[in-house]
Amino acid sequence: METEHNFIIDFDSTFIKVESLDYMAEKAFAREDESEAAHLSQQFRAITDQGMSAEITFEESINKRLNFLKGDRKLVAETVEELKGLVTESFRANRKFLEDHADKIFIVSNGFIDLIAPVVAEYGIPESNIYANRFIYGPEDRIIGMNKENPLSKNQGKVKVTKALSLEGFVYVIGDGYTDYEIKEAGLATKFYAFTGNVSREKVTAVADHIAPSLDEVLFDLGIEGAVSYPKSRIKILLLENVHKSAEERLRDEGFDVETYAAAMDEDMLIERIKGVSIVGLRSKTQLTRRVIEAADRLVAVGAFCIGTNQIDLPACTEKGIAVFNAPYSNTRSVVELALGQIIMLMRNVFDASMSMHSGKWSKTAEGCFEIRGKKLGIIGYGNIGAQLSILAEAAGMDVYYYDLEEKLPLGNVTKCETLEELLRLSDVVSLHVDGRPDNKNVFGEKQFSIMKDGVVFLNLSRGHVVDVNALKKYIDNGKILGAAVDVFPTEPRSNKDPFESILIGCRNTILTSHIGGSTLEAQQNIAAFVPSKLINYINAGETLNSVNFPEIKLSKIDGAHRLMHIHRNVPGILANINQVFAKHKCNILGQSLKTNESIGYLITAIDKQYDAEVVEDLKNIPDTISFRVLY
Ligand SMILES: NC(=O)c1ccc[n+]([C@@H]2O[C@H](COP(=O)([O-])OP(=O)(O)OC[C@H]3O[C@@H](n4cnc5c(N)ncnc54)[C@H](O)[C@@H]3O)[C@@H](O)[C@H]2O)c1
Ligand SMILES: O=C(O)[C@H](O)COP(=O)(O)O
Repeated sequence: METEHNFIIDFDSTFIKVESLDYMAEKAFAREDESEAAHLSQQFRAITDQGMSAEITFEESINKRLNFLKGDRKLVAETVEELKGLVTESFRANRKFLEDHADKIFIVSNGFIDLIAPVVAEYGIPESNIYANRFIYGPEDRIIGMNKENPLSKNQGKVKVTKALSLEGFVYVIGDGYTDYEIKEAGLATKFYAFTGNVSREKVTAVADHIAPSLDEVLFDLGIEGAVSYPKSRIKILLLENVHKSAEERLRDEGFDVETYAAAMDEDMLIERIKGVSIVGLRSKTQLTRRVIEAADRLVAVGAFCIGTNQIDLPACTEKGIAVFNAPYSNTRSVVELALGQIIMLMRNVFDASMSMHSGKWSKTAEGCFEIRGKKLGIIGYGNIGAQLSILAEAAGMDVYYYDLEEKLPLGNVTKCETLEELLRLSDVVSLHVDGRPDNKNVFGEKQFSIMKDGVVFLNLSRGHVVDVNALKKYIDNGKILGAAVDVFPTEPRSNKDPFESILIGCRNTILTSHIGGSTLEAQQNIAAFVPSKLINYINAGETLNSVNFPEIKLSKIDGAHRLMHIHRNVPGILANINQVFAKHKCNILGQSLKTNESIGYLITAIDKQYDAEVVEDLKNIPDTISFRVLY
């Protein structure tokens, strides 16, 4: 960095996450009784806000607040210790930048040096570079006021202090308040960065030269190497289909720019909205087609906030170097519980009995009603859901059989069937838990229903296109099927506002549910924790554990290294070409991991931080490279 870069940085809600005086006041008020404390805190905060958004003058705001404050030296010391833990994440991460340039960093604050100095000292910033107010202490070390002659206790104080500094070269101001902007307004700064990482004020962002949600963004904008290669605030995430709120919060906390949309989008809308998006989050309704993927200009990862990934064109993603993650186990239990409950309801004809009660008709009968104990349950697709259903059904006394395309470990006392036909011929209850791969379209139709026992109970909680619903209706109507539960449909509405249409509407003893197998709060919370963690690990470290379409890599963290992630078509000789580039530029390789699948290879190389910038260009230009990324 050239020597003439000077940084004027605000402290409250910029260097640290909170307003230090408010924070200290709350600690002081907490010594009062509860209702009084809440009241005082509220008034105190309101005055701070009025000052920050220039509704009242700064001088007025600080004088008013000091009148409220009942503090002493002990409180100041305790507050400082807590503030040290409240340094804004991107400042904490860029400690090296702060330490290396401490002589050119000036903390100019309307706050109090008593609270600021010990916090910023941990980042190498000397007290001589801090311009702020000071408390005046009275008897028993009580705060009785502030030094009123300090320009920072008055309006335009930051302007006066900056002028007096007579800085040479470029001056960059970073802050969240209008008083920070005033420095630029007075012609004393090259650029004003409105810092929005902790709080965003419209009046301030409206006048900013640049909005910076993090210090990374400032450094990136200035072309200065910081803690990250690319600021997360520039990484756009689009979350569709009402993904649980906690996923959005988790991703926002990580610094990403997150946009949400409550329903699924149709192809054309998605093609439009996916532009500029780096990560898309979706559930079962959004069709991520090849057309959409081709239109996506920045997409690097997809988060399926569900189990099934048949709605995503996985080969198209892989070809473009887009990693896809899902939540393979987070809603398994929810589906299983619903299926088991439905089996019992259907065997007892509860659904129709309840409907007739709702129409005022009492219908007490044992006709067509059975216990599930000792009945044969046939599970088609003995994966995570099928296997867990087998355990619970067996515990409830059922005799369980399964059929799967793959060899599976039979749990408990289940019996494997060699053919689907064998399973269909013996089962009293048939439950479908296959995945939604294209080959499974209408895998269940006329032939399969005709083979089943008379009086069978049938469930589909897998995917709608797996079952020919015309055939299903025929066998419900002709009485061969005693009862059915259908949770998934060949076409489903994109949102709760769209109408539901199906030929199954009105069928006898048929429970229709709106694809809610995985819709429990527990499952959605689990998914909202699991999928973001995978996406974050991919963005932060290049890790692909549990990816649906990428070779899985986890490379241990190596201090003092940069990670270079190279995604390429799986062709012979490419690793040699990559390593030739490293050799040519005399890169010191500290760690390397390559995994391939049938179509791509994924290589992470950790190299010494000192390397020639041409390495990056040469790696990008290797034939058959799909994408390339550097991580600091
Ligand atoms: N209704 C819901 O809300 C809901 C919730 C979660 C999952 N699902 C659906 O359930 C499916 C299964 O979930 P899972 O976690 O058990 O998946 P899984 O991948 O663990 O299991 C699927 C099993 O089906 C087998 N299979 C595939 N096609 C088959 C066929 N034609 N015949 C026999 N076996 C076949 C596979 O070999 C695999 O063992 C998901 O793919 C998803 O589509 C629905
Ligand atoms: O694949 C799944 O997990 C289920 O089909 C649930 O999908 P949903 O998240 O759209 O409810």
